[in-house]
Amino acid sequence: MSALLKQRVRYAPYLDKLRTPEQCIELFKHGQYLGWSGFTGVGAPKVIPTALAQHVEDNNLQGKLGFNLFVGASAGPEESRWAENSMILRRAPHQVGKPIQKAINDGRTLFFDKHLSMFPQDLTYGYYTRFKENDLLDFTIIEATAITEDGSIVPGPAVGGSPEMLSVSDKIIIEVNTATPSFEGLHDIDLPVNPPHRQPYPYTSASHKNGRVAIPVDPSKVVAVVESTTRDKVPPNTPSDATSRAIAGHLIDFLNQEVKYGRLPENLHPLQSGIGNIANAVIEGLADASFKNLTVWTEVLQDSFLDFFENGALDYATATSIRLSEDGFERLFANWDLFSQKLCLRSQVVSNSPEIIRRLGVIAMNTPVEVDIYGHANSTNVNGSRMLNGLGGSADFLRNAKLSIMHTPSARPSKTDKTGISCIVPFVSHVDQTEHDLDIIVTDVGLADLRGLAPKERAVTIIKNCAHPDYVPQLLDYYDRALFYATKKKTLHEPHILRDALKMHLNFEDFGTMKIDSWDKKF
Ligand SMILES: CC(=O)SCCNC(=O)CCNC(=O)[C@H](O)C(C)(C)COP(=O)(O)OP(=O)(O)OC[C@H]1O[C@@H](n2cnc3c(N)ncnc32)[C@H](O)[C@@H]1OP(=O)(O)O
Repeated sequence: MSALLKQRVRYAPYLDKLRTPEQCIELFKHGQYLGWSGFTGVGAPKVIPTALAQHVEDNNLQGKLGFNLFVGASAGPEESRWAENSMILRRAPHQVGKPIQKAINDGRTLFFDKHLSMFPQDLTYGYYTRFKENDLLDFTIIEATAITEDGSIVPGPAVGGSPEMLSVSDKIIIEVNTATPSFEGLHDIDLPVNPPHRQPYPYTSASHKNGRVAIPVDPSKVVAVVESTTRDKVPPNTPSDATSRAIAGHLIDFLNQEVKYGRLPENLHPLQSGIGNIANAVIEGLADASFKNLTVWTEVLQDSFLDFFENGALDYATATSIRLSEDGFERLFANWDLFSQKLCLRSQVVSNSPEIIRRLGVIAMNTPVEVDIYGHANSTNVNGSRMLNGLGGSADFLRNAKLSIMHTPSARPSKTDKTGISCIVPFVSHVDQTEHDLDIIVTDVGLADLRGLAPKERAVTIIKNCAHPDYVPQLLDYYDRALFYATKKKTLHEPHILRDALKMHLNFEDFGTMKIDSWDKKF
């Protein structure tokens, strides 16, 4: 036992339960239901998943030792190794990484995505374990950075769904990570209480806290404690480019306009920002803008938020995870005194709570796969079918925010055409956010303000302000034809020609570009 471990585990009875990761392997059986701590690639268990993957590889157990795996959102590289070894039978509610996406899309893993605010509570309702004899998770494996005197768990850089998972677990295994500094003091944790006894979450600002710094557990459920010396590994973000900077520029002009017209105060409202390179670049752009005393109420903080803190524009940020690159973590630890005063990590049912998002008037910004001319968005499935990461918390925020913004490049490259994919289409091939949720669409071309517009007004605004110039004539042509058709049919509310509505997608599947020769083309 390392001296550091002894120092971090302040509840002595746990030290009697010390095991190596390899000694835990015997506990795991095919088909079990597992919860892991973690959210967006940080704070997940590492050494036990690695030992299990090694066991499967050494003994050719691919497909024979698999699990129903639940994590607050995505886990780290260990999840990818499990996916490569066909160790994930079922997965929810969000994932990131080529191997897990491959396993889902080639049918080895059953995946369902669910709003991140709802996933942990539905787990406590027994919805996801209803196929079992008892409705408990067999194990939750949770990463801790410290254990308090009463055996409560101090998480690391993510709280996620851990409080709920621990509350519905038959047995618990704790990985105490001694390679990372203790995050004690950075969390503010709410415990699950199910209806009809649930009380309102009291938070009226990003910095409002209830004071619970660790997750209590029933020590009798803890069957093993393992030391981990593996740090989180998040790849560096792609630097911003002309497209993402143009998007950020349009957005900043818009926010300035909202301040000017008195619809937002000068320090805006709490910001939410999604994952991905566009989101990161938008935050970089905001950090360079003239806004001051900003606050953030979001689910995940990326590296760009550190600039925001350091230049003094950001007063306070709260999330459920702080997903930093290795350099980002170094910066966080080096400036711990500054950051820990301005930062708080909560459980995901709170960070993504629709009630609080609406109460605080959050400004929500997320990236879709595609948006249609009437304002529906697809966040998840390419061509209606190939799963990317899952819905995540995008709809928690976009349905409830004061300003619901989706930012996307106007076009993306395909294998054969550098603008082969239009992110503005006649009809999205899968719907995650509806026309009733979104206020603003912004691309590198410009910004469409949809507030108060009827569908026909939205179509023209989105095409003219947001579509890539290569696609404007084609989309206007679709819309004009749809208007003509709907006039005859007296269906002019949201004009569509269903036989043509997905032709851009069909053309992309067959010819690698959404640029079509003729709407009369047969597929
Ligand atoms: C944890 C959280 O929930 S944070 C809160 C917000 N969460 C969300 O919004 C979840 C849903 N959103 C997402 O997952 C992401 O924002 C995405 C994937 C939609 C976009 O993120 P980006 O960083 O812009 O994605 P990226 O450029 O890496 O594209 C991902 C893949 O989708 C493909 N893709 C994206 N848009 C399209 C499109 N319109 N048509 C075809 N393919 C597309 C890309 O080509 C790429 O494919 P590849 O993996 O084969 O190379």
